[in-house]
Parts: sequence; C-alpha cells; structure tokens
Amino acid sequence: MSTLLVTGGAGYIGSHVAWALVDAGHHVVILDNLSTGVRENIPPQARLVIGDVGDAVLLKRLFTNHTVDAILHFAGSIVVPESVENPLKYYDNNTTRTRTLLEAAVTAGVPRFVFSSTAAVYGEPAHLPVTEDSPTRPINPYGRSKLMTEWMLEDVSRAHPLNYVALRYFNVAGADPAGRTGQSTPQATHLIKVACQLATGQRESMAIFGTDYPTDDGTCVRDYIHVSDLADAHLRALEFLAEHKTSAVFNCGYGHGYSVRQVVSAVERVVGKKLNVTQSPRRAGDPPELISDPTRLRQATGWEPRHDDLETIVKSALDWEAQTRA
Ligand SMILES: NC(=O)c1ccc[n+]([C@@H]2O[C@H](COP(=O)([O-])OP(=O)(O)OC[C@H]3O[C@@H](n4cnc5c(N)ncnc54)[C@H](O)[C@@H]3O)[C@@H](O)[C@H]2O)c1
Ligand SMILES: O=c1ccn([C@@H]2O[C@H](COP(=O)(O)OP(=O)(O)O[C@H]3O[C@H](CO)[C@@H](O)[C@H](O)[C@H]3O)[C@@H](O)[C@H]2O)c(=O)[nH]1
Repeated sequence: MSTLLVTGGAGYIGSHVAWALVDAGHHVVILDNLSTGVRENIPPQARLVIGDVGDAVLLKRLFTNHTVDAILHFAGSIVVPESVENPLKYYDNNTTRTRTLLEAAVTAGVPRFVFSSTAAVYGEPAHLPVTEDSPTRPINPYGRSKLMTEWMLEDVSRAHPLNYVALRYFNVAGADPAGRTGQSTPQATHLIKVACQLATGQRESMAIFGTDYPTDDGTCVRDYIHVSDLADAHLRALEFLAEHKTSAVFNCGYGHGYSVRQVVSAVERVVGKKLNVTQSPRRAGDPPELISDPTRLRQATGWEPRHDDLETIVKSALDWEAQTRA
C-alpha cells in the first residue's frame, strides 16, 4: 500500500492535513520530533514515528519500510521574531534538515513532495496582492530559510524525478470544525490564537505590536486563511502532482486582508466583551501588509475556499480554546 509521509504531522497545520488525508482514505505515516507538536491531535489511523527529519538513518529505515508516494513536509520552526534572534536555528531546522530529507527522498525515489512555504518569502511587496511571480525578497531569517528550501526543490526537481508543489501559506488560523485538532502550542505567538487565549481567560492582556504602520488604522494587515481550507489545498496539490507530473508554486490565502485591530474587534464581537489590549512598539521582522492573489491555486487545482469569513475563523479558534480548557 502506498503511503503519504507527513513530517510535522503532530503540529497545528500538519495535524489538520493528516486528518483530511485520513478522511480521504489515505495511508498516513507521521514523522515528528514533538518539539512543538502534540501527540493527541494526530488521527488514530495514522502511524506516528517520533524522530527528526534531519536523521538520515531513521529516514533510510522509514523509506525501506514504506513505499512513500508523496512527502508533505510541515516540520520546521515557525516564529518570525525568534528567527531574527536565533537565525542559525532556522537555517538548521528549516533548511539544512530539509536538505537531509530531500537527499533521502531522492535516494528512495519518492516522486512527489508538497512543501509548506510561506508568504514571508515575499518580504515587503511593492504591489498587492502578491502573485507567485512577485519578487521574493524575504526580510527575516524565517522567510529566507524557507526560500532557500524552495530553491533546493527547484534544483532537485530539475536533476531528479521528483516533482514538488510549494504552497506559500499566508496567515493560517482557526481550527477543525469537527473539533478533532487545533492550534495547541502553549507559547503560541499567532495573533488570533493569542486573542482567543485572552478571550477565554488564559492570558491577562495582549499587545498590538506597532500602531504606526502605513496602513488605514496603523496596524499590520494580513490575509487570514482558515486551516481547513488550507488542508484542502494540500489534497488538491497532491492531485495536481499526480495528474500533471510537473512542479508548481501556489499562494494560499483568500485575497483580502484584515488589520490587527480588525482581528481584535472580530474576537470581541464573537465573545461579546472588550479585551484588555495594550499598544507596543513594532515587532522585529514584521512587514506592514501581506495579501495574496490565490488565482493560480484556484485555476490549476480547482480549489475553492469554504470558510472565507473572519468571524467563522475566530469562532472555530475560540471553540478549540474552550474545548481544550474543559
Ligand atoms: N502557522 C502559519 O501561519 C504558517 C504560515 C506559513 C507557513 N507555515 C509553515 O507551516 C508548517 C507548519 O506550521 P505549524 O503552524 O503547523 O507549526 P507547528 O509548530 O505547530 O508544527 C511544526 C511541527 O513540526 C515538528 N517539527 C519541528 N521540527 C522538526 C524536526 N526537525 N523533525 C521532526 N519534526 C519537527 C513539530 O514538533 C511540530 O509538530 C511550518 O513549516 C511553517 O513554516 C505556517
Ligand atoms: O500578540 C500579538 C501577535 C501578533 N500581532 C501582530 O499580528 C500580525 C500577525 O502576526 P502573527 O499572527 O504572529 O503572524 P505573522 O508574523 O504574520 O506570521 C505568520 O504568517 C506568516 C505568513 O504571512 C507565516 O510565514 C508565519 O509562519 C506565521 O507565523 C503581525 O502584525 C503581528 O505584529 C500583534 O500585534 N500582537
């Protein structure tokens, strides 16, 4: 039986995709070192191998034991400000270890690879919305570590029979509407997660990082995509790879954005109370505005969002917070 290898499948996005793959009847093996991932969020039908994507010996064994049809590579370090403070951690975990994974994949003859890339590869785009052909000029080590991986994939796919799809996620938020998994990182830094923790009494306050950006209300604007719509994009990417036998890069977002203040207001509306929100200076590495043009993903794969509504996203994130506290 052919297997899909999901690295980082115990993490926030990886676990949603693992559930979507299992729901679609795929055989899933998860490779995760549980550095930020949570075992309980994995579907019981998936097999969990606890280990590191940079462990060549483990990878060799894994590819010997399973005929891997595709790798979905989520494993990595994801916090932009941390990458500014500790760039070598990011070049190691995101770039070097992915090189090891790619080498093992090429040696084993794995034909398909789906990579979790990021809108951070665009840096501060001159024109919005950004298309996949917009210049890639990341402004933080996190974005650079991911862009380097895209370059590796481009070169590897030219030299070996491996095709890839790099999905450039914009800001991922929300949780599985069925409540099976959600964002579980205790020290989470993501805006919607933080605001939902505050709304459910798990934090005393939160800060808006920067109110002097050149945007309508002075706070940063992001394109928030519901994690279930993103999970569906991965299934579409696998179909694309099986059908077209070529490689591609796709933006994953809705094509419109919300400011930090608008997100905070949406959370306040959904919970029906004011939140204790303060204002702080800008956070290092934050571009003022990021909005995707997702046309290519839609046209090439038939992807259609089903949860494109900020309050729906916030509500699912809040439901998850409430459920995990119960
Ligand atoms: N969350 C977002 O908004 C966002 C946006 C763009 C891109 N991404 C990318 O999506 C991917 C998943 O992000 P997430 O939000 O689910 O993060 P996450 O931290 O919840 O998940 C990462 C998972 O990878 C595992 N992991 C980390 N390093 C590993 C290693 N060396 N070997 C094995 N397992 C390892 C962790 O234990 C965790 O389960 C990342 O590659 C991230 O860069 C996320
Ligand atoms: O407590 C908080 C948390 C965040 N923000 C702001 O909210 C916006 C969004 O921040 P966050 O949710 O941390 O996401 P980003 O820094 O935009 O990065 C996310 O989105 C990127 C793609 O756009 C991905 O590459 C990253 O992995 C992912 O962390 C930024 O302006 C932050 O400064 C606050 O004001 N207060």
